[in-house]
Amino acid sequence: MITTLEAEVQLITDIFRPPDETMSVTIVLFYVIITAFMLMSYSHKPRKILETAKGYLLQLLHLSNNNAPTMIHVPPDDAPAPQRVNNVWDIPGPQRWPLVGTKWIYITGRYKIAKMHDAFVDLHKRYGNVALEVDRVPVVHLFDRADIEKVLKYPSRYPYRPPTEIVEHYRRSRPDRFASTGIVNTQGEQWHELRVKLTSGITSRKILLAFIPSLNEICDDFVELIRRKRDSNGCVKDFQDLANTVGLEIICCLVLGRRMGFLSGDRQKNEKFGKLAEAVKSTFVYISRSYYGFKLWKYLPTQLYHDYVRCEEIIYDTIAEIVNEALQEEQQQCSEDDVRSIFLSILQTEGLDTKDKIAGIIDLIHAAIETFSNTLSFLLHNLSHLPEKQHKISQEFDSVNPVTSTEMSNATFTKACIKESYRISPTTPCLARILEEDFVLSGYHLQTGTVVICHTRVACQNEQNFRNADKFVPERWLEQVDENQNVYKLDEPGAPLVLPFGTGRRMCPGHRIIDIELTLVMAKIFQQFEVEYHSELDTQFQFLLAPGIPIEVIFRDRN
Ligand code: HEM
Repeated sequence: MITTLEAEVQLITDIFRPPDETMSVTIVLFYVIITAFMLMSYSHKPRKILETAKGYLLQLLHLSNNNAPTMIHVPPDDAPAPQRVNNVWDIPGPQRWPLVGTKWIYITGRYKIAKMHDAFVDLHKRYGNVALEVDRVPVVHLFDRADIEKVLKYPSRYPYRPPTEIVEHYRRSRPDRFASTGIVNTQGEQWHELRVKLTSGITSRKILLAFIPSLNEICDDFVELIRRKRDSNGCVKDFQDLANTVGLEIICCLVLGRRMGFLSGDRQKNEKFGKLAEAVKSTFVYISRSYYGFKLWKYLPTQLYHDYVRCEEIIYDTIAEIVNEALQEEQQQCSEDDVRSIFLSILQTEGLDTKDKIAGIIDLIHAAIETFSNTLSFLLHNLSHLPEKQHKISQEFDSVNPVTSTEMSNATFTKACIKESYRISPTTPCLARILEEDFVLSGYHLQTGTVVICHTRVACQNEQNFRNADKFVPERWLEQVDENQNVYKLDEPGAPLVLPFGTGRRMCPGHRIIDIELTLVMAKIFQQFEVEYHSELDTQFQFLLAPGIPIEVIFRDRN
């Protein structure tokens, strides 16, 4: 396990490791002076200057070293001569340019940020199973099943995921609101403490089972809302808004223990909610721009940073208001109901800063909205034009109301559809990690501290991992029967790569509620309707994969 300090030391050691080829001192000095000049004019904070200079130097020192294998020392007993091992800088990838590394691929328009998912596919095609991008540090893209599994199965106590820099930057600038950078961005023991104290409620089976009756009511209201929003052709315009609304109503009801009324059509509530949903969506867009752009926002109050902060503040203020209302009501009526207790138990947790508790509740609600609505929109799109599959789902629930946990666990075909949709169109296309020890991946020796991106989406669409990988085939997840009536399961080598919620200790704490939520929403929709996408689905990269809006979906009454 590495600490942040060790990672820093590692990075600095890398920077000052002499390059294999002699580099002109004049050129280095020239770049150092220019870089120092630029940095001084951006910021006076020495730590940031040092960090950025470190990144630039790192690139400079490795620019001329594109294909030279590293010599690593092997003890004399093991082998008589030193072995040649490929290191991170030998990994193929776009040409590295001074100062910008490989970022020119976005600046020159080779790839569009809104189509990063296509860029990942292209990187795989051009460079193979492993590709190198250079930002301030090397970022290694992994596409190979074995490599991905090796990284993600590493038995880590505190898995390290690279933080979202703009979120960290913002939260550090608001010590009045945030005591830490939050569960998504902290690392090590600090992360572990937040994880344990903030998520035990939403992952508790007992609480989730007790939540099913309320969830039935919310889903019934959702179906009613769909009916109200249909035009004369049965078409719901902006389905994404409805999906966001139900996602927020569900997570608020689970965490805060009360119905918020977002599905009721109350105009004031709808306006407030509309602003919140828009802000959540926009933060993801700004986060991806902040990541792939020049990162000037670190030094100057750029428009991007300004817009991002505006959205963060709308989210904080709106959710804090909802939480406060809930708290005031709660104080008036002492409830013993388990479901009511999640946010109260977070607020009553000992040993956690109050700011962390509030920010933690906000983070849980924030994380639940866009992810759910994207997933639902992709799932309905995959089932559109497949009336027989929709019929099969409806049969699994017949006209049962309320739907209980028994029907849900027996709904194997519905679950197979959900899993197949995660495989073919996940909202999270990749998982990022910082290596906690040295790894050899696809023949390259990667040092502790290297940032790797595991491209589960690309790997799940590879024919070597799944038969008919580009087809939506839920049946692949079901038991098969051969001509002798023997029951067997298809052997899909890529099955362990379907990880919509990540894996290990950093896995999404919302996965259980989403499993229940999606199954129930599917049950209620297909009990009532046949569904058909009216608009084309344009997938956009907004850090998450999201449908381009507006989405128009036709809901025809099922006979
Ligand atoms: C379809 C819906 C969702 C998807 C696809 C999704 C996906 C993910 C993924 C892939 C991760 C990263 C896991 C990793 O690095 O191994 C994650 C983290 C996280 N998710 Fe979700 N999520 C969803 C819904 C939710 C919900 C409903 C909540 C809250 C109740 C939530 C809260 C979080 C939090 C707090 C983290 C950070 C966990 C940590 O770092 O310890 N997510 N999610």
